[in-house]
Amino acid sequence: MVRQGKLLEVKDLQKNYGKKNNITKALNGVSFDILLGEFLGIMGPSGSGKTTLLNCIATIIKPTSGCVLLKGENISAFDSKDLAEYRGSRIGYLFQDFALLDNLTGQENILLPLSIHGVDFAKARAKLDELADFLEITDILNKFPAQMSGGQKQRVAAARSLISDPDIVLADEPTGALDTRSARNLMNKLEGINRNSGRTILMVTHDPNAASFCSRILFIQDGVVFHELRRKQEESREEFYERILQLLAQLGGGSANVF
Ligand SMILES: Nc1ncnc2c1ncn2[C@@H]1O[C@H](COP(=O)(O)OP(=O)(O)OP(=O)(O)O)[C@@H](O)[C@H]1O
Repeated sequence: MVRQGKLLEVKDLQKNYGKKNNITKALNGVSFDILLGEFLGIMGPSGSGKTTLLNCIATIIKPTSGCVLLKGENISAFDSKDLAEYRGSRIGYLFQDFALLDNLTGQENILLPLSIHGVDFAKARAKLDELADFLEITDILNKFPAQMSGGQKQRVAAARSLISDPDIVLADEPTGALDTRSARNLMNKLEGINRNSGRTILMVTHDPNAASFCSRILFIQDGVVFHELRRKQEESREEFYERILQLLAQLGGGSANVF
């Protein structure tokens, strides 16, 4: 379900790496909006600037120029307190390699962001139980990452990204390290989280299967957005997947099988 209203505005974002004689223009003027409740995908070839874009939005890196607004607020203008709140509770980040701490249990990994921000434990516990139930990780909350499968690790990481009720979840290739079955399971969960609670998700992916769960996909190349696909109201995921494949084939990408 797509609700009205701009949640995130990316305006003419540019990011150069390197110095004078050796500059890489990773982002070359990227502009787009994300509506509240959208599940937006970003696709593009390797080196097209996808992770750079996500990391600028996450304030992991600083853009060379341009800006990102969350609910109308310029995130570059945040003071250190606002920035800590933004990173800690207004965005959730889901990494390709899970980024779980090995010496903490699943539950401790999930609750860590909240304990850093001093959130009430009873409230956190209720939220944890709800997320664990939906993500089917209740039985592994006391296990350490080394005792979990890849799919379980990523669902624990998904719970961590959601525990603070962020305005938006930023996911960078969340299925990249998963087998087909675990990838489909994770995408079903993310789709459910988007549909059931209206959580806005921005996901970077190479994978047309993962992208077919999105409501809209932006394609970037050489640091600019050059195409958009929108899933139609009546369109099945399989049909959307076919359209994504067709577009990738026109652009010179490969083919695959729907999961
Ligand atoms: N820290 C850095 N220093 C210099 N160049 C960088 C740095 N990070 C990324 N780049 C370059 O910026 C460009 C965009 O990189 P980015 O990682 O954003 O692309 P991507 O689309 O996410 O790629 P992939 O799909 O392979 O992960 C690439 O040419 C890359 O080599």
